[in-house]
Amino acid sequence: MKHTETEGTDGTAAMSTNDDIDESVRAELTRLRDSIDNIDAAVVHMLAERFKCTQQVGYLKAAHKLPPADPAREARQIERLRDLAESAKLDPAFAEKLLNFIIAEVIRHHETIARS
Ligand SMILES: O=C(O)C(=O)C[C@]1(C(=O)O)C=C[C@@H](O)C=C1
Repeated sequence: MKHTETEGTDGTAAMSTNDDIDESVRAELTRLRDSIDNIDAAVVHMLAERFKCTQQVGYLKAAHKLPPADPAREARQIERLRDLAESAKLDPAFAEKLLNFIIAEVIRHHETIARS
């Protein structure tokens, strides 16, 4: 792969601006960014589907006076996701943080439903 760094007048590496990138580098960057955009779209659609499911769980829990959070279930989900992350060569700590972030939002939604 070609470098986008050129040497400045003082001998230090000067970074190229976005406007003067080599054409082949530009094409490769565009190809990768197109894939990133597709993946981001898939993530958004998958999260939307997940929140549709958890909304139903929220109504079910509220109707049956069940607590919004289920720490035992969460522990099993985290263990499973960490294993999956490891197999997929994704940092398990990152996978755990992401799941906790999503679940915290779900619990907030459950609490809103329970109050309504
Ligand atoms: O499975 C549940 O009981 C849920 O409410 C869903 C969910 C989740 O988002 O996966 C959210 C909160 C619970 O603490 C555990 C899991």
